[in-house]
Amino acid sequence: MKKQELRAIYKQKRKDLSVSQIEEFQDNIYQQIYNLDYSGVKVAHLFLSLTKFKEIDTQPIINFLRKRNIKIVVSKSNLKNNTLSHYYLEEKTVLELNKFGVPEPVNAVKVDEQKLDLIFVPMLISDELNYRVGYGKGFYDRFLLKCKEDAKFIGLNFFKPIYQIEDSNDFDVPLHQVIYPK
Ligand SMILES: Nc1nc2c(c(=O)[nH]1)N(C=O)[C@@H](CNc1ccc(C(=O)N[C@@H](CCC(=O)O)C(=O)O)cc1)CN2
Ligand SMILES: Nc1ncnc2c1ncn2[C@@H]1O[C@H](COP(=O)(O)OP(=O)(O)OP(=O)(O)O)[C@@H](O)[C@H]1O
Repeated sequence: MKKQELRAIYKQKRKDLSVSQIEEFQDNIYQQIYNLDYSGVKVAHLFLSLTKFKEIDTQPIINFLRKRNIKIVVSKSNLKNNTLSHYYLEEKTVLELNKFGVPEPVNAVKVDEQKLDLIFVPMLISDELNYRVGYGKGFYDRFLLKCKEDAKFIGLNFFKPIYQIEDSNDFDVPLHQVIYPK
């Protein structure tokens, strides 16, 4: 199947999840994240959840990483050119919802992509080669390109990867790992 069709299907599949299914899936994903190897990870990038699309709640992950003294970085979207800029998320950082409904930092210290050791990536679905489909604006493809060579990209999803996204292209950056409920 192609990206456009997959986007519609997996958006709907997420909408159809019940609160208790989401809780069960999230707990399973959190356990897998708590068991990852964090040696060498000083700075981790996370997305702040878009609740209208029932994305995984990343707050427990943020709390876990903070306890391990890993710095947290989150992004602001530039809606004119579909790019992201990145900022440290501290306890005191004020957040504001952007036009999409994504929480963004208001007054925070900017961080260069090259500082990021680990990046958790949102998605609608991925395939067995770890290519992903997002909301279709290319924000993450543009972002991941700028990260250092040994940075690790980990996708988070409620759904098991499909066999193949037919129309993956040269802009698509494959992930190193995808975590889904197992
Ligand atoms: N939590 C989170 N933050 C993120 C992303 C994400 O997937 N999740 N993004 C990942 O790249 C970027 C934001 N991308 C987005 C792209 C489209 C829509 C959205 O609401 N689209 C509408 C159509 C709106 C329009 O076309 O103007 C829709 O799909 O109904 C939201 C976020 C950056 N931040
Ligand atoms: N590095 C890039 N430079 C220029 N255009 C790009 C780049 N990466 C992606 N694009 C373009 O952005 C558009 C959206 O890409 P794609 O369909 O892969 O989005 P997506 O990965 O589903 O979305 P997102 O990353 O926002 O979650 C496509 O037209 C693609 O060609």
